[in-house]
Amino acid sequence: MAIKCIKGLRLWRNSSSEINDEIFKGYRTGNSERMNNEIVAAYDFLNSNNKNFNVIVWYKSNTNEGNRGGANLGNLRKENFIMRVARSVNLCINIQASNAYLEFLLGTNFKILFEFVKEMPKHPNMPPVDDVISWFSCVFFTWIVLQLIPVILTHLVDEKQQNIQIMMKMHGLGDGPYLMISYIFFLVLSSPYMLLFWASCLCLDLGSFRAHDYSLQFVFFSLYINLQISFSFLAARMFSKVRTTSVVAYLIILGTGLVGKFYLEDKVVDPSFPRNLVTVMELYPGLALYRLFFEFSKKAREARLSHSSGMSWGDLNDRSNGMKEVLIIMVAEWSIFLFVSYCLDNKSSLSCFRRKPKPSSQSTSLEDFDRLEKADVAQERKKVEELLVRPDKSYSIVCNNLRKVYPGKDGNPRKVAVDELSLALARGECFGMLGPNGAGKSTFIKMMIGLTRPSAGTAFVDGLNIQTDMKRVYTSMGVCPQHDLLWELLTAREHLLFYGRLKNLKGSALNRAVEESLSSVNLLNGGVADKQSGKYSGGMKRRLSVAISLIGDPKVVYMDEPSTGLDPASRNELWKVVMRAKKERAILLTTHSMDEAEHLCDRLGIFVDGRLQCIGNAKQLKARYGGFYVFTITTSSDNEQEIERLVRRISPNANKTYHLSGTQKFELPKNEVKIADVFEVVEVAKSNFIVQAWGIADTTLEDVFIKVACGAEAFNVI
Ligand SMILES: Nc1ncnc2c1ncn2[C@@H]1O[C@H](COP(=O)(O)OP(=O)(O)OP(=O)(O)O)[C@@H](O)[C@H]1O
Repeated sequence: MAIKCIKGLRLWRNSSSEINDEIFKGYRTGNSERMNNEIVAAYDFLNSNNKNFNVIVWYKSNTNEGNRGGANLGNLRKENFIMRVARSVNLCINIQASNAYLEFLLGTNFKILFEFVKEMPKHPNMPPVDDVISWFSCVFFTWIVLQLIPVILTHLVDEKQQNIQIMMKMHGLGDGPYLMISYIFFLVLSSPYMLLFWASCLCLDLGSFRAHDYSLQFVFFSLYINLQISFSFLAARMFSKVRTTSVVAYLIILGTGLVGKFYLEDKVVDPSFPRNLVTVMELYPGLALYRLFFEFSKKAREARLSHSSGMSWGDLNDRSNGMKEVLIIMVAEWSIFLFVSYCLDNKSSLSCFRRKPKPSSQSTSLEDFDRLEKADVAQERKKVEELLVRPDKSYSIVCNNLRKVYPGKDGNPRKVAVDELSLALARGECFGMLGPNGAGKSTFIKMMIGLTRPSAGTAFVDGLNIQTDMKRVYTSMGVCPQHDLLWELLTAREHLLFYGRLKNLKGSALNRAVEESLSSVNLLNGGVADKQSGKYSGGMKRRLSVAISLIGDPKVVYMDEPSTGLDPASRNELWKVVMRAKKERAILLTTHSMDEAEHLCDRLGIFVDGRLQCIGNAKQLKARYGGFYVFTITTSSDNEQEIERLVRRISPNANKTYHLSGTQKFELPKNEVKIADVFEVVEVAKSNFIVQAWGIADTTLEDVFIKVACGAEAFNVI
C-alpha cells in the first residue's frame, strides 16, 4: 500500500481508510511543522527498510473513548480504527499513549517502532472537554497559591486604614522591625498553607508534583511564598481601602490564571515568540508561578511517556524549560521588593517630617496677634517665642505657630483646621483643650503624633523637632487616640506586653508594669485582661487605650477624649490614673466634659475655628469670662416685667439671657452686685406676688465655654 508524505499540513495519505489529510486540519503551523518534520524523518527511515506499510499516527490513547485522536479522526469509529490498526499497522507513532494500553489494544506482537513523545499541538478552538481538569490544572494550581495575596494585602491595608501601623510607630516601633515582624507573621501564615497544598497534590498522586525532585520543588515553592509576601508589601502601598483591595486582588488572581493559560502558555511553546518577552511577562510573580506549574506539568507528562524521571536540578541548565530564569527572577525580585518597601516606608515617615514647612501666606506678625488676640493667648505666644530663643528643659511641649490647612475636596473650599497655634506645656502639667465639634482639636493632636503633617510651623517635644526628629519623639510619647486602635484578637495583657516591649521594658519590669497598668484601669478583675479585646465593651476598650498610652513611662502623653463612652465609676477610676500619671509628664488632652477638664487639667485652652481663644486655669477663666452670677427666678408671666425692674434696680448692667413662661435668667456682673442684694430683691418680690422658685449660682466652666465659643463664632461670622 503506497503512502505519500506531503509536506506542510498534509502528512500522509492512506487511500484505503478514512484517515485523510483532514487529520491535522486546524492545527497551528508552527507545531505541526515541527511534528511533520519528525514524522517525515520516521517515514524516510521506514521507507528505506520496508516498502510496504501503513503509518498510523495515534495519539492520546490512554483514555479509551472520545479522546482527541478519536475526535479528529473524523467519522472513523473506534472499533474500526482499532481493527484497522491491528490488521495492517506496521508503525505506530505513539503520542501520549502508554505502552500498556497499546498492548491491550494491539496485542503483545505489536511493536512500537517509533515513539513520538512530543506533545500534540493543540487545537485553538476546541479544548478536550473530557480532560478539562488536567488541561486546566496549571490555572487551578496558580489560583490556589495566589489566594494568599488578598489575605496579606487586606491585612496590610487594614493596618494602614485603621492607623494601627502608625500607632505602633508612635509607640516606638521602627520601620525595620515593623517590616520584619509583619514578614515573619505572613511567612508563618503562608508556609503551612503552601505545605498543605503541596502535600495534598502529592497525596492525590498528581504527576505534576510526584515526578520531580522534591528538593527542587521545595526550593521553588519556598522562594515563591517569600516573593509573594514581599510583592504584597509593595502592592499594599497602592491601596488605602480594604474593600477595594480585596476586590482588585481577586480580579488580579482570576486574570493571572487566565492570562497564563491563554497567553503565556502559547507564547512559551511558540518558538517564534521572543524569549525575552516571555521573561518580561514572568517579572510579574503570578506569571512566574504559572510558568513554574506549566513546566512541572509538561515535564511530568514527558517523563510519564518516556518512562524517565521528572524535573531535577540538572534540568535547570536546559534553556528550553525556562526554569533557570524563573529561579533568578524569584530570588532577585524577592530581595528588591523587600528593599524598596523598606526604603519607601522609611522615606514616607521621614519625608513627612523632613519637608520644610511652607511659610504661611496668611502668617500674621507678632504685633498683629497682639492686637487681634486676647491678652492671655498673646502672652502664651510670647512665652513660646522666648522658649525658642532660650530653651527651657522643664517644658516638654513647645508649639510654634502650628498650622494645618486641608485642601478643598469635592467642591468644598479648603479648611484651615489649626491656625498659627502657639503653646508651651511644662512637665507635670495637664493641659485641657476644649472646643466645639470641628474646632481642630483632633487635627492638632494628629500633627503632634505624626498622623498628619503640619502645613506650616513646628513643635518641639522634649527639645526634639517634630519636623525632623519624629522617630525619636515616638520613643518618649504615649497616645490614646480618639478611636481605639486595637487588635481584635489580642487580649489586653497581650496589647500591654507588646507596647511595653516597644518601650524597652523587659522581664519582671515589663510584667510588673503590665499588672499595674491593668489594675489601674480596672481590667484585671474577672479575667478580662485575658479576653480578646474584640469582645470588650466600648468603655473597656477606652480604658485599655488609656493604659497603652501610659505604659513605659512616656514623657509626653496625648489623650483625645479619653473618657468618651465611660460610665461614671470607670470615668472616676480613669481620672485617678491620669492624676497619678501627670506628676512626671506633660499630658495634653481634649475633652467635651467640663467636669473632666476642671478635675484633671491645670490649664485649659478654648479652641474655636482652629484658633486658641483663651488660655488659663479654670478659676482664671471663670473670673475673666464669667464675672457674673446667674440669677434664675420663676413667677407667673404677668410679673415678668416687675421682676426685671427689681433686678435692674440692683444691677443696671444685668443681662437677661433667657425667659419663658415666667421663668427668667439674668447674668449679674459681680462688680455691681452683692449676693445680699439678690436676697433682698427676692424678698420684695415675694411680698408682692407669688415666687414659685428662684436660685443664684456662680459661673460654671460651661458658661465660660459657651460664652467664649459663641462669641468667637459670632466674631468669625462677622
Ligand atoms: N482629612 C480632612 N480633610 C478635610 N477636612 C478635614 C479633615 N479632617 C478634619 N477636617 C476638618 O477640619 C476641621 C477640624 O476637624 P477636627 O477633627 O480636628 O475637629 P475636632 O475639634 O477634633 O472635632 P471633634 O470634637 O468633633 O472631634 C473640621 O471642620 C473638619 O471637618
